[in-house]
Amino acid sequence: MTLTLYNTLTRRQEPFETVEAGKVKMYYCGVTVYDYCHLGHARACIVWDVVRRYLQFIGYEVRYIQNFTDIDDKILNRACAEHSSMEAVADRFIKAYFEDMARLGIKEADEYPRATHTINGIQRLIHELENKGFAYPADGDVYYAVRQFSEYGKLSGRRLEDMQAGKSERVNVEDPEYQKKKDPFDFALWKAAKAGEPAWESPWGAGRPGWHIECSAMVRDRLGDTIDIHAGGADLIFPHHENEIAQSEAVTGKPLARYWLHNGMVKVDGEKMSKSLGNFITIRELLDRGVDPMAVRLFVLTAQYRTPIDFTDEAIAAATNGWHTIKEGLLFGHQYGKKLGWNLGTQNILIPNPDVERFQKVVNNDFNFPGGLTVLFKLAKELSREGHILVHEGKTETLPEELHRQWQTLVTLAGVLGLEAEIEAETHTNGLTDAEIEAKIQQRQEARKAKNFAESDRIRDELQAEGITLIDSRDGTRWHRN
Ligand SMILES: Nc1ncnc2c1ncn2[C@@H]1O[C@H](COP(=O)(O)OP(=O)(O)OP(=O)(O)O)[C@@H](O)[C@H]1O
Ligand SMILES: [Zn+2]
Repeated sequence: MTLTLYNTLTRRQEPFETVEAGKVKMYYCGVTVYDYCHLGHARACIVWDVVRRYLQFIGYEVRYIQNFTDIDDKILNRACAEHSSMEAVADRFIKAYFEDMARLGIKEADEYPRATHTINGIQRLIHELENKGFAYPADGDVYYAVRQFSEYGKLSGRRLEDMQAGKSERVNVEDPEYQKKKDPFDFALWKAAKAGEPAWESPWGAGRPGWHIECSAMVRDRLGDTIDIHAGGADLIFPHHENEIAQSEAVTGKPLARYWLHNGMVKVDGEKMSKSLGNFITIRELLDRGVDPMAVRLFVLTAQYRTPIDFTDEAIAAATNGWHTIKEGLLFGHQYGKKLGWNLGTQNILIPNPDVERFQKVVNNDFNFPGGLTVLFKLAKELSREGHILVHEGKTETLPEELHRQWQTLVTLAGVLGLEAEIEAETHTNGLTDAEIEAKIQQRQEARKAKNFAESDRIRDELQAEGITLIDSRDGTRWHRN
Protein backbone atom coordinates (compact mmCIF):
# COMPACT_ATOMS: atom_id res chain seq x y z
CA MET A 1 0.00 0.00 0.00
CA THR A 2 1.56 3.29 -1.10
CA LEU A 3 0.67 6.72 0.14
CA THR A 4 0.03 9.08 -2.75
CA LEU A 5 -0.37 12.82 -2.32
CA TYR A 6 -1.59 15.67 -4.45
CA ASN A 7 1.36 18.02 -4.84
CA THR A 8 0.43 21.66 -5.53
CA LEU A 9 3.84 22.08 -7.19
CA THR A 10 3.39 19.40 -9.85
CA ARG A 11 -0.44 19.53 -9.91
CA ARG A 12 -0.43 15.74 -9.76
CA GLN A 13 -0.99 13.02 -7.24
CA GLU A 14 2.35 11.33 -6.63
CA PRO A 15 3.73 8.45 -4.55
CA PHE A 16 5.18 9.75 -1.29
CA GLU A 17 8.95 9.31 -1.17
CA THR A 18 10.91 11.00 1.56
CA VAL A 19 14.44 12.37 1.30
CA GLU A 20 15.56 10.01 4.05
CA ALA A 21 13.86 6.62 4.24
CA GLY A 22 11.38 6.36 7.10
CA LYS A 23 11.69 10.00 8.15
CA VAL A 24 9.50 12.99 7.39
CA LYS A 25 10.51 16.60 7.81
CA MET A 26 7.42 18.74 7.82
CA TYR A 27 6.86 22.48 8.16
CA TYR A 28 3.53 24.24 8.53
CA CYS A 29 3.10 28.03 8.19
CA GLY A 30 1.38 28.87 11.44
CA VAL A 31 -0.55 31.85 12.66
CA THR A 32 0.17 35.54 12.86
CA VAL A 33 -0.43 36.19 16.52
CA TYR A 34 -2.54 39.32 16.81
CA ASP A 35 -5.92 37.85 17.73
CA TYR A 36 -7.65 34.67 18.88
CA CYS A 37 -7.63 31.80 16.41
CA HIS A 38 -10.80 31.22 14.43
CA LEU A 39 -12.35 28.11 12.93
CA GLY A 40 -10.28 28.53 9.75
CA HIS A 41 -7.08 28.24 11.77
CA ALA A 42 -8.62 25.30 13.61
CA ARG A 43 -9.11 23.54 10.30
CA ALA A 44 -5.51 24.06 9.24
CA CYS A 45 -4.17 22.94 12.62
CA ILE A 46 -6.44 19.88 12.78
CA VAL A 47 -5.62 18.77 9.24
CA TRP A 48 -1.83 18.97 9.73
CA ASP A 49 -2.12 17.43 13.18
CA VAL A 50 -3.92 14.45 11.67
CA VAL A 51 -1.50 14.23 8.73
CA ARG A 52 1.34 14.03 11.22
CA ARG A 53 -0.46 11.43 13.34
CA TYR A 54 -1.25 9.36 10.26
CA LEU A 55 2.35 9.45 9.00
CA GLN A 56 3.47 8.25 12.43
CA PHE A 57 0.80 5.55 12.39
CA ILE A 58 2.10 4.15 9.12
CA GLY A 59 5.60 4.05 10.55
CA TYR A 60 7.35 7.32 9.78
CA GLU A 61 9.40 9.24 12.25
CA VAL A 62 8.07 12.77 11.84
CA ARG A 63 9.76 16.01 12.74
CA TYR A 64 7.09 18.70 12.71
CA ILE A 65 7.84 22.41 12.95
CA GLN A 66 5.30 25.19 13.08
CA ASN A 67 6.15 28.88 13.24
CA PHE A 68 4.57 31.88 14.90
CA THR A 69 4.69 35.12 12.96
CA ASP A 70 5.25 37.49 15.83
CA ILE A 71 6.24 40.56 13.87
CA ASP A 72 3.81 42.10 11.43
CA ASP A 73 1.90 45.32 10.77
CA LYS A 74 -1.29 43.83 12.20
CA ILE A 75 0.43 42.99 15.49
CA LEU A 76 1.97 46.46 15.63
CA ASN A 77 -1.44 48.08 14.98
CA ARG A 78 -2.99 46.10 17.80
CA ALA A 79 -0.13 46.95 20.17
CA CYS A 80 -0.56 50.61 19.29
CA ALA A 81 -4.34 50.49 19.82
CA GLU A 82 -3.86 48.81 23.20
CA HIS A 83 -0.93 51.03 24.27
CA SER A 84 1.00 47.83 24.62
CA SER A 85 4.09 46.33 22.97
CA MET A 86 4.34 44.01 20.01
CA GLU A 87 5.92 41.37 22.22
CA ALA A 88 3.14 41.58 24.80
CA VAL A 89 0.45 41.19 22.12
CA ALA A 90 2.31 38.25 20.55
CA ASP A 91 2.87 36.54 23.90
CA ARG A 92 -0.78 36.91 24.86
CA PHE A 93 -2.06 35.35 21.65
CA ILE A 94 0.56 32.61 21.60
CA LYS A 95 -0.67 31.63 25.06
CA ALA A 96 -4.27 31.72 23.80
CA TYR A 97 -3.21 29.63 20.80
CA PHE A 98 -1.90 26.87 23.04
CA GLU A 99 -5.02 26.93 25.21
CA ASP A 100 -7.36 26.67 22.22
CA MET A 101 -5.38 23.99 20.44
CA ALA A 102 -5.10 21.90 23.60
CA ARG A 103 -8.89 21.97 23.86
CA LEU A 104 -9.08 20.67 20.29
CA GLY A 105 -6.63 17.88 21.09
CA ILE A 106 -3.90 19.17 18.75
CA LYS A 107 -0.56 17.55 19.56
CA GLU A 108 2.20 20.05 20.09
CA ALA A 109 4.73 20.49 17.30
CA ASP A 110 8.34 19.53 17.91
CA GLU A 111 9.30 23.19 17.84
CA TYR A 112 7.61 26.57 17.46
CA PRO A 113 10.19 29.01 16.12
CA ARG A 114 9.27 32.69 16.22
CA ALA A 115 10.27 35.26 13.63
CA THR A 116 11.76 37.58 16.25
CA HIS A 117 13.93 34.75 17.54
CA THR A 118 15.28 33.98 14.06
CA ILE A 119 16.72 37.36 13.13
CA ASN A 120 20.28 36.04 12.63
CA GLY A 121 19.13 33.29 10.28
CA ILE A 122 17.00 35.79 8.37
CA GLN A 123 19.86 38.23 7.97
CA ARG A 124 22.20 35.46 6.82
CA LEU A 125 19.77 34.46 4.12
CA ILE A 126 19.23 38.03 2.91
CA HIS A 127 22.98 38.50 2.79
CA GLU A 128 23.42 35.39 0.66
CA LEU A 129 20.62 36.48 -1.65
CA GLU A 130 22.31 39.82 -2.07
CA ASN A 131 25.67 38.17 -2.81
CA LYS A 132 24.10 35.97 -5.44
CA GLY A 133 22.36 38.90 -7.13
CA PHE A 134 18.79 38.08 -6.08
CA ALA A 135 18.38 40.98 -3.67
CA TYR A 136 19.13 44.69 -3.67
CA PRO A 137 19.07 47.34 -0.98
CA ALA A 138 16.99 50.48 -1.45
CA ASP A 139 16.94 53.24 1.10
CA GLY A 140 17.14 51.03 4.19
CA ASP A 141 14.87 48.33 2.71
CA VAL A 142 16.04 45.21 0.89
CA TYR A 143 14.01 43.73 -1.96
CA TYR A 144 13.96 40.39 -3.72
CA ALA A 145 14.38 40.79 -7.49
CA VAL A 146 11.76 38.34 -8.81
CA ARG A 147 13.01 38.53 -12.40
CA GLN A 148 16.34 37.06 -11.35
CA PHE A 149 14.64 33.80 -10.39
CA SER A 150 13.70 32.16 -13.65
CA GLU A 151 11.33 29.68 -12.00
CA TYR A 152 9.27 32.36 -10.24
CA GLY A 153 5.61 31.37 -10.48
CA LYS A 154 6.16 27.61 -10.70
CA LEU A 155 4.10 26.83 -7.57
CA SER A 156 1.10 29.05 -8.20
CA GLY A 157 1.19 28.77 -11.97
CA ARG A 158 1.20 32.57 -12.19
CA ARG A 159 3.55 34.02 -14.76
CA LEU A 160 4.98 37.47 -14.26
CA GLU A 161 3.88 38.45 -17.79
CA ASP A 162 0.26 37.57 -17.00
CA MET A 163 0.40 39.40 -13.71
CA GLN A 164 1.85 42.36 -15.54
CA ALA A 165 -1.27 42.52 -17.69
CA GLY A 166 -3.60 42.53 -14.70
CA LYS A 167 -1.29 44.35 -12.36
CA SER A 168 -3.85 46.78 -10.95
CA GLU A 169 -4.83 44.29 -8.22
CA ARG A 170 -1.28 44.01 -6.92
CA VAL A 171 0.31 47.36 -7.50
CA ASN A 172 -0.32 50.51 -5.56
CA VAL A 173 1.66 53.38 -7.09
CA GLU A 174 0.99 55.52 -4.03
CA ASP A 175 2.79 52.96 -1.85
CA PRO A 176 6.17 54.36 -0.79
CA GLU A 177 7.66 50.87 -1.32
CA TYR A 178 6.61 51.06 -4.97
CA GLN A 179 8.97 53.96 -5.52
CA LYS A 180 11.91 51.94 -4.21
CA LYS A 181 11.34 48.72 -6.13
CA LYS A 182 13.03 48.01 -9.44
CA ASP A 183 10.03 45.92 -10.45
CA PRO A 184 6.50 46.22 -8.97
CA PHE A 185 6.50 42.46 -8.19
CA ASP A 186 9.68 42.59 -6.14
CA PHE A 187 8.94 42.06 -2.46
CA ALA A 188 10.53 43.22 0.79
CA LEU A 189 13.03 41.00 2.59
CA TRP A 190 13.96 43.69 5.07
CA LYS A 191 12.11 46.89 6.00
CA ALA A 192 13.79 50.04 7.31
CA ALA A 193 12.77 50.96 10.85
CA LYS A 194 9.93 53.39 11.25
CA ALA A 195 9.76 55.64 14.29
CA GLY A 196 8.49 53.86 17.38
CA GLU A 197 8.59 50.37 15.81
CA PRO A 198 10.76 47.51 17.03
CA ALA A 199 13.95 47.25 15.01
CA TRP A 200 17.14 45.17 14.78
CA GLU A 201 20.56 46.34 13.65
CA SER A 202 21.63 45.04 10.25
CA PRO A 203 24.12 45.73 7.45
CA TRP A 204 21.28 47.62 5.71
CA GLY A 205 20.46 49.78 8.72
CA ALA A 206 18.05 49.27 11.60
CA GLY A 207 14.92 47.48 10.52
CA ARG A 208 12.78 44.37 10.65
CA PRO A 209 12.25 41.34 8.41
CA GLY A 210 9.53 40.98 5.78
CA TRP A 211 7.03 38.15 6.22
CA HIS A 212 8.15 35.61 3.58
CA ILE A 213 11.81 35.46 4.57
CA GLU A 214 11.07 34.25 8.10
CA CYS A 215 9.76 30.89 6.87
CA SER A 216 12.69 30.34 4.50
CA ALA A 217 15.05 31.04 7.41
CA MET A 218 13.20 28.87 9.91
CA VAL A 219 12.95 25.90 7.54
CA ARG A 220 16.65 26.12 6.83
CA ASP A 221 17.64 26.58 10.48
CA ARG A 222 15.49 23.79 11.86
CA LEU A 223 15.13 21.28 9.04
CA GLY A 224 17.77 21.90 6.36
CA ASP A 225 17.78 22.72 2.65
CA THR A 226 15.14 20.27 1.41
CA ILE A 227 12.17 19.13 3.48
CA ASP A 228 9.57 16.52 2.68
CA ILE A 229 6.29 18.36 3.30
CA HIS A 230 5.64 22.06 3.32
CA ALA A 231 2.09 22.70 4.44
CA GLY A 232 -0.25 25.64 4.84
CA GLY A 233 -3.61 27.01 3.79
CA ALA A 234 -4.38 27.40 0.09
CA ASP A 235 -4.47 31.16 0.61
CA LEU A 236 -0.70 31.05 1.12
CA ILE A 237 0.20 29.53 -2.28
CA PHE A 238 0.61 33.01 -3.69
CA PRO A 239 2.51 35.05 -2.85
CA HIS A 240 3.82 33.55 0.42
CA HIS A 241 4.89 30.09 -0.68
CA GLU A 242 5.92 31.24 -4.13
CA ASN A 243 8.23 33.73 -2.44
CA GLU A 244 9.57 31.18 0.02
CA ILE A 245 10.60 29.01 -2.94
CA ALA A 246 12.21 31.96 -4.70
CA GLN A 247 14.21 32.88 -1.59
CA SER A 248 15.30 29.42 -0.49
CA GLU A 249 16.00 27.83 -3.85
CA ALA A 250 17.91 30.86 -5.13
CA VAL A 251 20.30 30.41 -2.23
CA THR A 252 20.61 26.62 -1.99
CA GLY A 253 20.02 25.59 -5.59
CA LYS A 254 17.93 22.71 -4.19
CA PRO A 255 14.18 22.16 -3.98
CA LEU A 256 12.80 23.67 -0.76
CA ALA A 257 10.17 20.96 -0.38
CA ARG A 258 9.31 17.74 -2.16
CA TYR A 259 5.58 18.00 -1.52
CA TRP A 260 3.62 21.23 -1.22
CA LEU A 261 0.31 20.50 0.48
CA HIS A 262 -2.49 23.00 1.01
CA ASN A 263 -5.63 22.78 3.07
CA GLY A 264 -8.86 24.28 1.69
CA MET A 265 -10.46 27.27 3.33
CA VAL A 266 -13.25 27.41 5.86
CA LYS A 267 -15.73 29.77 4.28
CA VAL A 268 -18.73 31.74 5.43
CA ASP A 269 -21.32 32.45 2.75
CA GLY A 270 -18.71 31.63 0.13
CA GLU A 271 -16.01 33.94 1.54
CA LYS A 272 -12.84 32.93 3.40
CA MET A 273 -13.31 33.08 7.15
CA SER A 274 -10.77 35.70 8.10
CA LYS A 275 -9.71 37.97 10.89
CA SER A 276 -9.28 40.79 8.41
CA LEU A 277 -12.81 40.40 6.99
CA GLY A 278 -14.36 40.07 10.44
CA ASN A 279 -16.58 37.14 9.40
CA PHE A 280 -15.12 34.71 11.89
CA ILE A 281 -16.02 32.71 14.93
CA THR A 282 -13.16 32.05 17.32
CA ILE A 283 -12.43 28.55 18.54
CA ARG A 284 -13.11 29.58 22.14
CA GLU A 285 -16.47 31.15 21.25
CA LEU A 286 -17.54 27.98 19.52
CA LEU A 287 -16.41 25.70 22.35
CA ASP A 288 -17.82 27.98 25.03
CA ARG A 289 -21.18 27.69 23.27
CA GLY A 290 -21.03 24.02 24.22
CA VAL A 291 -19.87 22.57 20.88
CA ASP A 292 -17.82 19.47 21.64
CA PRO A 293 -14.17 19.88 20.51
CA MET A 294 -14.39 16.43 18.94
CA ALA A 295 -17.37 17.61 16.88
CA VAL A 296 -15.14 20.43 15.59
CA ARG A 297 -12.54 17.84 14.58
CA LEU A 298 -15.23 15.83 12.87
CA PHE A 299 -16.58 18.91 11.09
CA VAL A 300 -13.10 19.39 9.65
CA LEU A 301 -12.42 15.74 8.83
CA THR A 302 -15.69 15.00 7.05
CA ALA A 303 -14.43 17.04 4.08
CA GLN A 304 -11.43 16.12 1.95
CA TYR A 305 -8.67 18.35 3.32
CA ARG A 306 -8.16 20.27 0.06
CA THR A 307 -11.79 21.22 -0.60
CA PRO A 308 -13.32 24.39 0.83
CA ILE A 309 -15.94 23.90 3.54
CA ASP A 310 -18.76 26.18 4.59
CA PHE A 311 -19.26 26.93 8.23
CA THR A 312 -22.95 26.71 9.12
CA ASP A 313 -24.82 25.80 12.29
CA GLU A 314 -26.26 22.81 10.42
CA ALA A 315 -22.82 21.50 9.53
CA ILE A 316 -21.73 21.75 13.18
CA ALA A 317 -24.95 20.02 14.29
CA ALA A 318 -24.35 17.19 11.80
CA ALA A 319 -20.78 16.82 13.06
CA THR A 320 -22.07 16.72 16.64
CA ASN A 321 -24.41 13.88 15.73
CA GLY A 322 -21.61 12.03 14.03
CA TRP A 323 -19.44 12.46 17.09
CA HIS A 324 -22.15 10.99 19.35
CA THR A 325 -22.17 7.88 17.18
CA ILE A 326 -18.41 7.45 17.32
CA LYS A 327 -18.30 8.27 21.03
CA GLU A 328 -20.82 5.55 21.82
CA GLY A 329 -18.55 3.06 20.07
CA LEU A 330 -15.47 4.38 21.88
CA LEU A 331 -17.17 3.99 25.26
CA PHE A 332 -18.31 0.43 24.52
CA GLY A 333 -15.26 -1.22 26.07
CA HIS A 334 -15.48 0.86 29.23
CA GLN A 335 -19.15 0.04 29.63
CA TYR A 336 -19.25 -3.60 28.70
CA GLY A 337 -15.68 -4.90 28.61
CA LYS A 338 -15.80 -6.32 32.12
CA LYS A 339 -19.20 -7.87 31.58
CA LEU A 340 -17.89 -9.52 28.40
CA GLY A 341 -14.93 -10.93 30.30
CA TRP A 342 -12.35 -9.15 28.18
CA ASN A 343 -8.80 -9.63 29.19
CA LEU A 344 -7.63 -6.13 28.30
CA GLY A 345 -4.30 -5.75 26.63
CA THR A 346 -3.86 -9.27 25.32
CA GLN A 347 -4.63 -8.68 21.67
CA ASN A 348 -2.61 -7.27 18.88
CA ILE A 349 -5.19 -5.67 16.65
CA LEU A 350 -2.78 -4.92 13.87
CA ILE A 351 -2.32 -8.49 12.63
CA PRO A 352 -4.18 -9.23 10.37
CA ASN A 353 -6.95 -6.71 10.54
CA PRO A 354 -9.21 -6.00 7.56
CA ASP A 355 -10.60 -2.80 9.13
CA VAL A 356 -7.15 -1.30 9.63
CA GLU A 357 -6.24 -2.32 6.09
CA ARG A 358 -9.38 -0.72 4.68
CA PHE A 359 -8.70 2.46 6.66
CA GLN A 360 -5.13 2.64 5.45
CA LYS A 361 -6.02 1.88 1.85
CA VAL A 362 -8.54 4.68 1.70
CA VAL A 363 -6.50 7.28 3.64
CA ASN A 364 -3.42 6.51 1.55
CA ASN A 365 -5.28 8.08 -1.33
CA ASP A 366 -4.32 11.71 -0.75
CA PHE A 367 -5.20 11.71 2.96
CA ASN A 368 -8.82 10.79 2.37
CA PHE A 369 -9.90 11.21 5.99
CA PRO A 370 -13.64 11.25 5.16
CA GLY A 371 -13.13 7.80 3.64
CA GLY A 372 -11.28 6.72 6.78
CA LEU A 373 -14.17 7.94 8.90
CA THR A 374 -16.57 5.55 7.17
CA VAL A 375 -14.55 2.66 8.65
CA LEU A 376 -14.90 4.25 12.10
CA PHE A 377 -18.65 4.77 11.72
CA LYS A 378 -19.16 1.18 10.66
CA LEU A 379 -17.28 -0.12 13.70
CA ALA A 380 -18.98 2.30 16.11
CA LYS A 381 -22.48 1.47 14.88
CA GLU A 382 -21.81 -2.22 15.10
CA LEU A 383 -20.53 -1.92 18.67
CA SER A 384 -23.51 0.21 19.75
CA ARG A 385 -25.88 -2.34 18.26
CA GLU A 386 -24.16 -5.14 20.18
CA GLY A 387 -24.27 -3.02 23.34
CA HIS A 388 -28.04 -2.72 23.07
CA ILE A 389 -28.41 -6.44 22.44
CA LEU A 390 -26.24 -7.14 25.47
CA VAL A 391 -28.33 -4.90 27.71
CA HIS A 392 -31.60 -6.42 26.51
CA GLU A 393 -30.66 -10.05 26.02
CA GLY A 394 -27.73 -10.53 28.36
CA LYS A 395 -25.38 -11.67 25.57
CA THR A 396 -23.99 -10.42 22.28
CA GLU A 397 -24.39 -11.77 18.75
CA THR A 398 -20.69 -11.57 18.02
CA LEU A 399 -18.06 -13.37 20.11
CA PRO A 400 -16.62 -11.21 22.92
CA GLU A 401 -13.05 -11.60 21.60
CA GLU A 402 -14.13 -10.37 18.20
CA LEU A 403 -15.90 -7.40 19.80
CA HIS A 404 -12.74 -6.71 21.75
CA ARG A 405 -10.76 -6.60 18.53
CA GLN A 406 -13.34 -4.33 16.89
CA TRP A 407 -13.32 -1.97 19.84
CA GLN A 408 -9.53 -1.78 20.01
CA THR A 409 -9.47 -1.12 16.27
CA LEU A 410 -11.97 1.69 16.67
CA VAL A 411 -10.04 3.27 19.55
CA THR A 412 -6.75 3.02 17.61
CA LEU A 413 -8.10 4.44 14.35
CA ALA A 414 -10.04 7.19 16.14
CA GLY A 415 -6.75 8.06 17.90
CA VAL A 416 -5.08 8.47 14.50
CA LEU A 417 -7.70 11.13 13.75
CA GLY A 418 -7.27 12.60 17.23
CA LEU A 419 -10.79 11.56 18.31
CA GLU A 420 -10.96 10.58 21.96
CA ALA A 421 -13.90 10.18 24.34
CA GLU A 422 -13.67 11.39 27.91
CA ILE A 423 -14.28 8.16 29.76
CA GLU A 424 -14.93 9.27 33.31
CA ALA A 425 -17.19 12.17 32.49
CA GLU A 426 -19.28 10.18 30.07
CA THR A 427 -19.74 6.87 31.75
CA HIS A 428 -20.07 7.88 35.36
CA THR A 429 -22.05 11.12 35.35
CA ASN A 430 -24.61 11.03 38.08
CA GLY A 431 -23.13 7.84 39.46
CA LEU A 432 -24.75 5.54 36.88
CA THR A 433 -23.09 4.19 33.75
CA ASP A 434 -24.98 4.10 30.47
CA ALA A 435 -25.18 0.33 30.80
CA GLU A 436 -26.68 0.54 34.28
CA ILE A 437 -29.28 3.03 33.07
CA GLU A 438 -30.17 0.78 30.13
CA ALA A 439 -30.49 -2.17 32.51
CA LYS A 440 -32.86 -0.24 34.77
CA ILE A 441 -34.96 0.78 31.79
CA GLN A 442 -35.13 -2.87 30.82
CA GLN A 443 -36.32 -3.82 34.34
CA ARG A 444 -38.94 -1.10 34.10
CA GLN A 445 -40.10 -2.45 30.72
CA GLU A 446 -40.52 -5.86 32.29
CA ALA A 447 -42.47 -4.40 35.26
CA ARG A 448 -44.78 -2.60 32.85
CA LYS A 449 -45.33 -5.76 30.82
CA ALA A 450 -46.33 -7.49 34.06
CA LYS A 451 -48.63 -4.53 34.79
CA ASN A 452 -46.63 -3.81 37.94
CA PHE A 453 -46.96 -0.02 37.54
CA ALA A 454 -45.89 0.75 41.10
CA GLU A 455 -42.52 -0.86 40.34
CA SER A 456 -42.20 0.82 36.95
CA ASP A 457 -42.94 4.23 38.54
CA ARG A 458 -40.46 3.52 41.31
CA ILE A 459 -37.71 2.88 38.73
CA ARG A 460 -38.64 6.05 36.83
CA ASP A 461 -38.46 8.07 40.08
CA GLU A 462 -35.21 6.44 41.07
CA LEU A 463 -33.65 7.40 37.72
CA GLN A 464 -35.14 10.89 37.95
CA ALA A 465 -33.49 11.29 41.35
CA GLU A 466 -30.18 10.39 39.65
CA GLY A 467 -30.78 13.17 37.12
CA ILE A 468 -31.94 10.91 34.30
CA THR A 469 -35.14 11.62 32.40
CA LEU A 470 -37.04 8.91 30.52
CA ILE A 471 -39.09 9.61 27.45
CA ASP A 472 -41.59 6.89 26.48
CA SER A 473 -42.76 6.60 22.89
CA ARG A 474 -44.23 3.96 20.63
CA ASP A 475 -40.71 2.90 19.63
CA GLY A 476 -39.59 2.32 23.21
CA THR A 477 -37.98 4.41 25.91
CA ARG A 478 -35.27 6.95 25.29
CA TRP A 479 -33.36 8.71 28.04
CA HIS A 480 -31.11 11.67 28.63
CA ARG A 481 -29.08 13.10 31.45
CA ASN A 482 -30.43 16.39 32.79
N1 LIG B 1 -10.46 30.42 6.68
C1 LIG B 1 -9.41 29.62 6.72
N2 LIG B 1 -9.57 28.30 6.42
C2 LIG B 1 -8.52 27.45 6.46
N3 LIG B 1 -7.26 27.82 6.79
C3 LIG B 1 -7.04 29.11 7.11
C4 LIG B 1 -8.10 30.08 7.09
N4 LIG B 1 -7.59 31.27 7.45
C5 LIG B 1 -6.27 31.08 7.69
N5 LIG B 1 -5.93 29.78 7.48
C6 LIG B 1 -4.61 29.19 7.62
O1 LIG B 1 -4.15 29.33 8.95
C7 LIG B 1 -2.76 29.54 9.00
C8 LIG B 1 -2.45 30.78 9.77
O2 LIG B 1 -2.98 31.90 9.10
P1 LIG B 1 -2.65 33.41 9.41
O3 LIG B 1 -2.46 33.68 10.84
O4 LIG B 1 -1.65 33.89 8.43
O5 LIG B 1 -4.08 33.93 9.14
P2 LIG B 1 -4.58 34.87 8.08
O6 LIG B 1 -4.75 34.18 6.78
O7 LIG B 1 -3.80 36.13 8.19
O8 LIG B 1 -5.94 35.03 8.73
P3 LIG B 1 -6.89 36.21 8.54
O9 LIG B 1 -7.08 36.36 7.08
O10 LIG B 1 -8.02 35.67 9.27
O11 LIG B 1 -6.23 37.42 9.18
C9 LIG B 1 -2.29 29.63 7.53
O12 LIG B 1 -1.76 28.38 7.15
C10 LIG B 1 -3.56 29.94 6.80
O13 LIG B 1 -3.51 29.48 5.47
ZN1 LIG C 1 5.40 30.46 5.79
